[in-house]
Amino acid sequence: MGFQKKTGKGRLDKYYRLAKEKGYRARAAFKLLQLNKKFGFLQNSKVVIDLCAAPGSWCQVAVEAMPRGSLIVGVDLSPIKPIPGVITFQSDITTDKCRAELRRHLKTWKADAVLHDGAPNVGTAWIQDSFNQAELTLQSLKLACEFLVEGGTFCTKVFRSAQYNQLLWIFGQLFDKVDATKPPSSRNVSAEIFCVCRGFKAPKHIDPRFLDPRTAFADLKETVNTDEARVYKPEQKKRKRGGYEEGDYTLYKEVLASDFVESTDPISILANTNRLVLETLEPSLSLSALNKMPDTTVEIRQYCSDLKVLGRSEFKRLLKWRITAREAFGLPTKKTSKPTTVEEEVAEVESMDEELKIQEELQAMKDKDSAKRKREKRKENERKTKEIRRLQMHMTAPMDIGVESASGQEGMFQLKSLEKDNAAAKVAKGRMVVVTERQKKDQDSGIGSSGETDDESDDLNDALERELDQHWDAYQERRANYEARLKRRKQEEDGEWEGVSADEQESSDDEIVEESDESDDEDDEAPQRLLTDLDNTAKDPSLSKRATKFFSQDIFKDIPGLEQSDSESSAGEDEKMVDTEVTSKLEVKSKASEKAPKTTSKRGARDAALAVIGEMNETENDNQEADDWEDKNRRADDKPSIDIITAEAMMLAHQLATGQKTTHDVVDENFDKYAFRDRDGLPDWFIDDEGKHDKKQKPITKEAAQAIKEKMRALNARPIKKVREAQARKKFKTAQRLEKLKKKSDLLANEEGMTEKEKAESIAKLLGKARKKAPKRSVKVVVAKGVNRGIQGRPKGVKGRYKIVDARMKKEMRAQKRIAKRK
Ligand SMILES: C[S@@+](CC[C@H](N)C(=O)[O-])C[C@H]1O[C@@H](n2cnc3c(N)ncnc32)[C@H](O)[C@@H]1O
Repeated sequence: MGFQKKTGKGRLDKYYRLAKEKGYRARAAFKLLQLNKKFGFLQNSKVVIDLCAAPGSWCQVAVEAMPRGSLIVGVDLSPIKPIPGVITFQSDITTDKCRAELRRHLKTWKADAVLHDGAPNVGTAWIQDSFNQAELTLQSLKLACEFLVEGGTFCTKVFRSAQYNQLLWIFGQLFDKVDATKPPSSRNVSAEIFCVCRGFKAPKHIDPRFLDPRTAFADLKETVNTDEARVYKPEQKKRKRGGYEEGDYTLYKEVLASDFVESTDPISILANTNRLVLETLEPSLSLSALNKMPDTTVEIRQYCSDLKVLGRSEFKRLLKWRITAREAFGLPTKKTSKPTTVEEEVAEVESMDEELKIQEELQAMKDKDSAKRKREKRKENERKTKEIRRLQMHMTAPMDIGVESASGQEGMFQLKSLEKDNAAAKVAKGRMVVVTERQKKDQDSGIGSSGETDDESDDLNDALERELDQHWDAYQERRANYEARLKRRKQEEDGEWEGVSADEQESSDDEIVEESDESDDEDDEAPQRLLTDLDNTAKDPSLSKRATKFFSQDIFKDIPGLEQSDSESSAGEDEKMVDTEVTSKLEVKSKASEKAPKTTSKRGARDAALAVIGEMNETENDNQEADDWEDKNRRADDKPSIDIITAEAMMLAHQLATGQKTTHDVVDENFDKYAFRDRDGLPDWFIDDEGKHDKKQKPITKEAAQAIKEKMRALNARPIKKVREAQARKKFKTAQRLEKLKKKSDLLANEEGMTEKEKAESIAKLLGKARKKAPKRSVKVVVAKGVNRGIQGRPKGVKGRYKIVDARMKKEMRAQKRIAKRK
């Protein structure tokens, strides 16, 4: 499962799909997201340069992560489709033109971060590629040095190539802290890693050799390009980056085979020559001797004819042939070696051979070893990925995974936590609480055998707690969404009430005054919100809007003299409330009624009923968040918005309104064995779950359930606010047009120079014109592909209004829609 294919569908992994889903242009976006999650350099940045930015996913991430109004400049060889809030241009980052353009965009500002994810588009040998990559990195570092502010961050891609250590060393000279990391979204098969260099030292003078690839990677070039390397490792052919040798500007070289045999540096000849000549026009003694040698086989002749195509074994055979020839010519070889200078030279070749053999063997062993380690690492990664996936699918508990992956580094890169910073904070908080409590418990009880077992079980518990906390967060998130939907509905409902009559307006003004009086007295009372609101509604003799609406439901229809009975019972009710002082809420309520006995006593019971219903609703919602939400979501007139949304609350309201129950009964009923449960120290998710069951389940009447159903149906049937607004706008415009028309026809009617017939005709004409609907102007959509790709201005053959779209835009819009739908 963790295995990543290098080609084909294997490349379209989960990050690819996630990028599509989230509307990022490339899966690379997750690399920056994960790096930023770990090092947090974007949040505080106001100016960022993105080098090699196409197609632009890093820019998209930067826009999301950076504060609003930040300056983001992206540059690439390829064009970048526009991204809102990002300046992009096309240029080669290794050129002065690019530097000048960056300077123009940044003006006098300095960048807080420079990002570089460049990859040269070279498809030759890997060694060559990696070398270019390192050069590109050095080039981006050069730009970073020019544009970074002191203390700034440089985030760059590097390859684990031969130049890697040099690059790290250079980074270390210029930055306070250098971290090399491979984010999980970077494919295992890729040799790329990312260096996040923080705290730019901004030295006044930087030795140019630091940033010049020729000096920065100088020694490496030499080792790779030696003649020995070219002969013994011909598969690693290198371009001659330094250009032609001084005074030698030819590409094709021929050397006499006799010179090769006689030479003391045969390796150099083999490395730098195209052909060994065995036959010349001018007669040569040594050449004819060589040709006559039995060892000069057809194969050897073929080898000599084109040295550039030879492999290691062919070179070796040529070297052997040379030794045989030297023996035949009586020239010194290793076998006949004596301590003479010439012999030494010959012996050197042989020793090179042996040394090379040893080196090869060593290299082979090393390769084998590293391949084994890689295999093991890959297996381990696969195993971890598998376990994490199983955990995500709730197929296993987190303790099955190594502690490291459950709580360590990898946790940093979890996508879920990426999306929800808040959630992460909660998890962290939860973890701290759990640890403290367990420690306490351990101290108190002294339970636990050996320290080792304790540690293990702690880790397991920790992991379990974390998982539970995660579930809890997910649940809270769902709940928040639900509440947000509810809130929207409520706001719409309140919006509808905005158009109240003048009378209502007056009464509501009164309410505000009365409310402010009360609130002075009861500033510190927590439940005041609910009671104040309901008191307010009660002080209007013609009932508040919400109460009117509530009591106008079918369920209350058959109750004769509702007002009367309410007022009668309420007086007694209020007195009782004052006497008993059951709860602080009711106390507040009763105080309020004492203050204004005349106005409030009539509707005391109903107010109390609504207050309790409000509480019921709260209990139903069953958490503190609902309270907070209510605090935040007060109506325009600063009253909390309370609504009956459960069948239970509806039933209670009905019972209270019809006098079947008094507020006392309701309060009394709530004092039961569940009321005084000790919930201290219990985790939130547990309390939340318990909350559903640790109360008396009250029977719900058919009528109450029906009333709630009706209420919801009515709520759903209403058009949304936007539609209502559009309808109102249309109405208003029509009225305006009508007014205009009226004025014009009046003018025509009063026109003196016209006959009655002419007037009638003109007015009819006016009316006819007004009746005509303006034709809808259609917009032609042109996709910017094929001949239309990259055109400026109107596409050929298109008349009228047009809009150019591109495939990318289309995809992005689809992705946006998908995301919106999911929310
Ligand atoms: C891996 S992509 C970058 C992806 C990008 N970070 C994103 O998130 O969409 C590498 C880019 O480097 C660009 N590149 C390579 N050499 C360059 C150069 N010399 N100047 C500018 N861009 C270069 C390539 O055109 C390519 O688009």
